[in-house]
Amino acid sequence: MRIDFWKMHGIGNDFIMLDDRDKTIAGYIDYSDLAVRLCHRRFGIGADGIILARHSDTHDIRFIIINSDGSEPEMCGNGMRCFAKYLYENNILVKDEIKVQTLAGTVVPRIEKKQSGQVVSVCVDMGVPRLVPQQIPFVHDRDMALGVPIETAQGTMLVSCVSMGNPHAVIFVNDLSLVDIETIGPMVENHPRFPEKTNVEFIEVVSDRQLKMRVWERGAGITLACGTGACAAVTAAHLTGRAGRQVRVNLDGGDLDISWNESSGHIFKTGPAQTVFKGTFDI
Ligand SMILES: N[C@@H](CCC[C@H](N)C(=O)O)C(=O)O
Repeated sequence: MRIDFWKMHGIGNDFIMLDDRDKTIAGYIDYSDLAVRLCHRRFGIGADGIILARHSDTHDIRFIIINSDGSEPEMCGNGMRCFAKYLYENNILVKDEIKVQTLAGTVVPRIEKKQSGQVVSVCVDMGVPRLVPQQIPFVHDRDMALGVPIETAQGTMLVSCVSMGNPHAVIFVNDLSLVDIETIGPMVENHPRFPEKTNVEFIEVVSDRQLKMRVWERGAGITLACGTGACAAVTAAHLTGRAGRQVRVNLDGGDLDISWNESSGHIFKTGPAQTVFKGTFDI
């Protein structure tokens, strides 16, 4: 069977977009197996995840994201902007604002800017961030993999835990360029404190309106950007007095503008969505 796909990205966080409203793909292959196969950067198309459009009884559409390792997260912020553009330009939902069913609840992307009928940027109402009230002191060391917390030269980290539907561990650092993300990222991701595993964001505060961020994503490793992670970072930065409510987050793949509304508690994320190429594959 031949399947059409779009390869898209939101500031370098890349996805393979699929239309499975009629469940044809689900009838043929497990989504998890499909993600592992398609996301492989040498043997597949290459991506951080696959995103599928499915019919919803309660919303305009249902959003499914599968990480490149085959795990299914609750939400994906960069993927949601790509999703809105994909639905609009494929004439699946030609509306400026849609209500999307996700495992993290209702998410509302609104098309911000169009050029010659093509969607350029999208603002997503990401809902209300949920907090784990206290910061968790987290001692890190290579031996943590064995469950033995030992103080090392790297010291003790404070991890702020924020849920955007999916879990985030936000770590503030003085100098982002000195962080060994490939070592610390998977240690925190897989630490027993996080039974569902976690995404890990490393944040350097530039000013109360600007954060620099690098990310280790659950189920995908280092990516160029994470939209839910940027919202979690601004939430943690604001609540710890490091930033205001309107913050630009500089990520490896580009910038996101995050705005946390005081009265509604909702957090909004604005950024671009781009198509890389379109194609077909056989399953
Ligand atoms: N990159 C995404 C988040 C994708 C899901 C994440 N890896 C998880 O497992 O929670 C984003 O832009 O939010």
